[in-house]
Amino acid sequence: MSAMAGEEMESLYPLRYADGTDLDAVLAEVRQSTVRKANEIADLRRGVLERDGVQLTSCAWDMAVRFARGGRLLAFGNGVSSTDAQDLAGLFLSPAGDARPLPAFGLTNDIAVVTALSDDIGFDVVFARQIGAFGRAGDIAVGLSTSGNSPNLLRAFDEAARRGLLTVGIAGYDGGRMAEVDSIDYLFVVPSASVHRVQEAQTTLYHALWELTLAELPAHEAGQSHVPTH
Ligand SMILES: O=C(CO)[C@@H](O)[C@H](O)[C@H](O)[C@H](O)COP(=O)(O)O
Repeated sequence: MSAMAGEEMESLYPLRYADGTDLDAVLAEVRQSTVRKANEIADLRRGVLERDGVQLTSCAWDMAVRFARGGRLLAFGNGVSSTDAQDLAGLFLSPAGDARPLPAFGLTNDIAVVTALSDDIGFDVVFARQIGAFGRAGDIAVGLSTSGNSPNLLRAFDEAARRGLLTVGIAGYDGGRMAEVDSIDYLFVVPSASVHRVQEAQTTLYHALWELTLAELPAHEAGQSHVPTH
């Protein structure tokens, strides 16, 4: 990830760059910066929903079909996206309230496996190898990335597609390399160059995917599966 320009850093963290002489001005800047960021993320979420709402529903339909037939969800990503992948898996597996649990796990959950694969073979295979071991046709692979360029995600999508898993990508910026490969069945891109906004919108996106999938599931389990007409 490239180093941030001074101006960008200052606008992100105005308190850190304040010289302490004019508290009111600093607080006003903090307020404006917070409002700016809140507006930016609201616009981004709205834009993604308008552009990808239909595709999200189709993806949820496909995921519900897999879960209804005994499929499981494997989620993966690097850095913050690894914690999002774990959060996404946790959302399906142990949701709050009355929502039903579905089989899902994060491929960074087991640090012994992650470090052994990285140490013995290389970081590029850390997800692909696990998909090779766990993934079955009919499972669902969900990879999250901010840049869309992480080699270990691209390898994982290749492996998952080869094994017949449903593949779902969530990326930022312009989708990066993830937008160029044909191993991803559904790709959702949050079109922003701000890492923070991308990650916030991605969280909303996968929560929506979870809700839509749960809503679709009963019809598939009752054998009333229908192709979406939207
Ligand atoms: O974005 C942050 C912090 O907000 C980083 O931790 C970030 O997740 C890491 O640099 C990742 O390695 C970037 O990978 P990716 O999301 O571009 O696939």
